[in-house]
Amino acid sequence: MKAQVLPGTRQSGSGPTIGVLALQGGVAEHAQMLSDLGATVRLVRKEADLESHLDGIVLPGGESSTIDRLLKIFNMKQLLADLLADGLPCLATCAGMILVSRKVLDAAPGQTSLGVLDTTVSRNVYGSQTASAEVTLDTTLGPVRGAFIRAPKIVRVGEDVQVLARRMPEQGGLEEDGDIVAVRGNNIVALSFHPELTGDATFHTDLLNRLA
Ligand SMILES: NC(=O)CC[C@H](N)C(=O)O
Repeated sequence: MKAQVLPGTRQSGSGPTIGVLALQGGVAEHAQMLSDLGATVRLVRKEADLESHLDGIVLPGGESSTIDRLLKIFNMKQLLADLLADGLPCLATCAGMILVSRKVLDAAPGQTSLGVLDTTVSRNVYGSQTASAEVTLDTTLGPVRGAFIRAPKIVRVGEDVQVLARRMPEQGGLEEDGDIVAVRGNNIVALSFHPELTGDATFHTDLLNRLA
């Protein structure tokens, strides 16, 4: 694994400030990738980290029910939902995608989502950790290599949500015409998979290109 990016190692003011929600999950790889692309990375661990200006935010993978619980414990959930509803550019991967979705079919007891993206997701549809797979997907941004790890699938998209990629049956997809695994609704791009674990910077570059 690459060296973890720590606050002191970043050149502040050198690029847009991108938050990476850092309560649980795969934070370091996103932070490294954004930093390599010239962004100033802020690890978001408390409400104050959301209160000062961010140009964009990454919601990483991990365990969505745990991240949800920590957002509630640290009193960050409403502010994060408001920022996203107000248009903060966002890249959400895996558990992050579950977090932004309007509806989670198989939520853990007490688990709620931010409900800011008009999608319905189903968790863990591809099996356990041992069923993890790396796949090169044909996306609207070109080929993207992603890792599926206890990944969710999008089972419904709203009218204003654009499909960016499908996982086809020969890639481990479950539906005949492919499973929806990448979407965009306004300011939010959500992926079922992890591009940061394969070193594919396509969607991180896209995030930086989407900043106001
Ligand atoms: N790699 C991941 O982020 C897995 C997500 C996990 N299955 C969840 O429900 O949160």
